[in-house]
Amino acid sequence: MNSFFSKIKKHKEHNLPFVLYSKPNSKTFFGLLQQNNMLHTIADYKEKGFVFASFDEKQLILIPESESEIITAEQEESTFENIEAENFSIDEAAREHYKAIVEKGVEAIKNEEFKKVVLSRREEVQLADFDFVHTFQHLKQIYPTTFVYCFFHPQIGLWMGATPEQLLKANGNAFETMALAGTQKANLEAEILWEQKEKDEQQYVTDFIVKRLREVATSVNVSEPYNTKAGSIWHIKTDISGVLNPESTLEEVIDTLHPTPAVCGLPKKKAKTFIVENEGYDRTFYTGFLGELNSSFASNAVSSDLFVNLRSMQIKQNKAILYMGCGITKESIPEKEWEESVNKSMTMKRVLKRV
Ligand SMILES: C=C(O[C@H]1C=CC=C(C(=O)O)[C@@H]1O)C(=O)O
Repeated sequence: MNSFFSKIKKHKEHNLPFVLYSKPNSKTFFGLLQQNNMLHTIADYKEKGFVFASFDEKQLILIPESESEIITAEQEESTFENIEAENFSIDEAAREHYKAIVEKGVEAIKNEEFKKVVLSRREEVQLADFDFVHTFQHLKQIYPTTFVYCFFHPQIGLWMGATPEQLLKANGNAFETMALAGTQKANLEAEILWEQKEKDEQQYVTDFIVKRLREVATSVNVSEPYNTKAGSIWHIKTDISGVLNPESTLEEVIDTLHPTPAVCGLPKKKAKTFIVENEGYDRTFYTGFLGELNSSFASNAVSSDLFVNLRSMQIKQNKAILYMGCGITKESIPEKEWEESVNKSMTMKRVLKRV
């Protein structure tokens, strides 16, 4: 285990690309260490390796399997100091700005310009003693049910996250995905009850995914919605699985799903235009997707296991830029959406030592 992490640290010191990750509910860590510093990109999704894609899909970065050393290790028991995340001071200007764009989104929905939009913001945190290996292990320890990763490329930068959302798992013609939306803070005493706003928000995601998948699949199975926990946040989730048409390509299926209404909105194009015109920053890799492409290092099978890049952050020198967004519908209350985004930021703040 120590040699696994020291190898990755050395690789980083040499400024070479790599990805380090662990799948949900698994104790195995994978490292793909690219042996040169080239920037590889995806052309047709037939490539093998680890993909790191931006929200707008303009940057489709690949760590190719054929140019990488692949290393694994098993998670060992370790304890990390609890970081008090709750006592962060609130940036009033950020709060007002976020509430204003949510208000504008609600107005647009009421004017029937679209049905749902996911609006996000970013926040900077000044770091003390940042260590990516330590942060990765800490994320894995407190969010074992998520996909935990650390991606580095000298031309892209360092990204880390613990995402609860699968975009697509495809093995031959069989596929699995999920509709995830609705958020509430975990509360020990309280029973989990959802308001209609959250139920609707999640149902939109399910309906969209199922409708789009039916265009490329011979069968689509849909579970009942159920509650699922990611760290200290509850979501509503529906499992969706089935069989793809023999002629469907991976590229088509990804294009069909990404970006889902869990990160963009409905209808997709109008929501995306609203996001680009109003969020006031470029999401880059936040709400993009990442994961194994035509390679499964766990089983040697040719399969893809892709996740949506949520609960993620970019590390730059001595600061972290955190990203979080909320699904906006006509019932959204700006102050509540702000609070939801603050709760989501805690996912990352819990593993960051601050100055
Ligand atoms: C866009 C994010 O979450 C999505 C996934 C689950 C629940 C969501 C929500 O309740 O709004 C979001 O759609 C994020 O965490 O930045």
